Amino acid sequence: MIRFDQVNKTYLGGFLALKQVSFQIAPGEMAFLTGHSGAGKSTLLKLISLMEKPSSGTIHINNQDLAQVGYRQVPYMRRHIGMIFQNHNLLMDRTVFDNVALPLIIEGYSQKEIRKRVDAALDKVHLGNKQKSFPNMLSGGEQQRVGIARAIVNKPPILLADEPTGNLDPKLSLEIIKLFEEFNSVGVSVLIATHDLGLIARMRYRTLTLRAGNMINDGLVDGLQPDDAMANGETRYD
Ligand SMILES: Nc1ncnc2c1ncn2[C@@H]1O[C@H](COP(=O)(O)OP(=O)(O)OP(=O)(O)O)[C@@H](O)[C@H]1O
Repeated sequence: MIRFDQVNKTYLGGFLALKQVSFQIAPGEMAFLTGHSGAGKSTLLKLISLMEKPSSGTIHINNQDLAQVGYRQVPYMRRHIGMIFQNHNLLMDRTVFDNVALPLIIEGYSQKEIRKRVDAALDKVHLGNKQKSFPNMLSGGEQQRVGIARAIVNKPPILLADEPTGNLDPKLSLEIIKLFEEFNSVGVSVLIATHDLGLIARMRYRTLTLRAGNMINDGLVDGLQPDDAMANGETRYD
């Protein structure tokens, strides 16, 4: 469960990136987060993953008030959250297997357990046959799937994705979203930040829309008009 109550985020220098943002994502829910560039999407994801702190308001993750989480508990809290990035942040000089194993090595799992879990994670993203490849031997969509395997390898109950389909064509984008749907169908909460209004319109999930730090819309996007951007004929927020 993710819950924001009246959250403000002001960055150093005084820029107000989120304004009185309140919403809740239930366990096992899947939703999109959209809005123009600079609207505050990444800031919102960073607050959930404890990479930034709110300036005021409260955030609860799985009933835990993040304001009460001490600095030593942060790694423990982060284990509950899988993060996926647009540029997938893979280590290019390590194999696919090693990239996916990384979170488990950091947590001190045994070699046997690491092998078992990495095999399972790579199977889920249909890359079981690429374990020994290096990332630059893979297509963009495959690299993104390695990033997804790494995010889910320790089975977090929450998955956050920041523009996971940004560099992919519509067919590959849909494949990535279908993977998220598979995780969601086994109870994982999924929040996907994207500019891609066409994708949102096709998928018909609850969509949170930010504009200049304000949450201006929260609900199912009906038809092709998430808000005025679509009405103007735009297919992406830029
Ligand atoms: N560390 C920071 N310090 C100061 N300002 C920041 C910082 N990070 C983000 N901002 C500002 O906060 C606003 C929101 O940024 P954020 O990255 O959350 O937007 P976004 O909706 O994710 O944009 P994009 O779609 O381009 O990634 C922007 O105006 C940005 O310049």
